[in-house]
Amino acid sequence: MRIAVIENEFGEVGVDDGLVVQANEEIFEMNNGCICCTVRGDLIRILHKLLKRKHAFDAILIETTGLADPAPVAQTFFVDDELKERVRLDAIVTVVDAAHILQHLDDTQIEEGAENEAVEQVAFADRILLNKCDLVDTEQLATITARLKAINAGAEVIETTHAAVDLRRVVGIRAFSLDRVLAEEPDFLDEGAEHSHSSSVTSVGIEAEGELDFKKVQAWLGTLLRERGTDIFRSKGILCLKGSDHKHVFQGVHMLLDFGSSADGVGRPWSPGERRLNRLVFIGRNLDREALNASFRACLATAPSASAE
Ligand SMILES: Nc1nc2c(ncn2[C@@H]2O[C@H](COP(=O)(O)OP(=O)(O)OP(=O)(O)O)[C@@H](O)[C@H]2O)c(=O)[nH]1
Repeated sequence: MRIAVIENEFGEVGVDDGLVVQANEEIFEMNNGCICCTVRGDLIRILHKLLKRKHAFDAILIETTGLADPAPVAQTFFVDDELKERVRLDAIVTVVDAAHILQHLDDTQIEEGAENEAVEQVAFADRILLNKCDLVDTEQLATITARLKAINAGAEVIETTHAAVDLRRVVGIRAFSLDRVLAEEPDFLDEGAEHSHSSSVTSVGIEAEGELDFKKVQAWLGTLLRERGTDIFRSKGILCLKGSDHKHVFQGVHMLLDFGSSADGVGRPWSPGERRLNRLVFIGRNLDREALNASFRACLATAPSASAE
């Protein structure tokens, strides 16, 4: 299949484009804003551009941020005349993180009037990939499935690990039904409908040159996520490490932290002449920008060690 991917990252700093290994897919990144609020114009422009291509795509995949409300994105396909004619909203597929979903469905820190996007994303799904099944036991899996069904009885739930799924179960499935959505949300096509996000969830991006000391980075991120991982929902980054020509990567989801590098097939190595830039992003609640920047700088190989400060 030829699939165009439109990727909307929440962070101020895009990381995912730096991790694409094969260029068979074309990735269009949309940063600096939430796909469901400020960047709908961009989304429409990118879709129009794609439709002008000579070689047609079998599918267009729009990956919203984990914090987007799916309704306004879906609405795009019904309010723009050309899009209405030329593309069909096939399905809204929601990927659920089995290890963390319950704390987000039960989030008690969302301000009055703001939406719980986790609930919205489950409610709006035509299909749910219940992912990271390897991180929970059978009993937890049953509890989670019951919660998902209570929010959305109609969506098929497919259990996955590393989102491995037969593409035919998620693409070209004709699962989205406007009538069903309108029955549940009569103002779905109302372009002026308001939605508001929790304002305490923000992102901090760091983009800086310099070689890092891996031991310091490991200690920093390990401690940070252990202590603040409830509030730091997502963290990720591309790192330049002293003495290595490989691109190093970290992926954090709450307290879980993974390191990888292009040496073991994660992303691609630095190209000759490519500017070696560390790019990190933290998404979460009540983030302290200055403290994150200072602790990042303390990991530079040339920085004085913490004990010497
Ligand atoms: N154990 C386990 N880890 C997983 C699974 N799926 C993804 N991960 C890990 O979770 C981390 C985040 O993975 P992504 O797939 O980038 O997550 P995402 O939700 O798409 O994140 P965004 O970049 O915010 O869109 C990585 O470290 C993955 O290796 C899974 O099924 N099991």
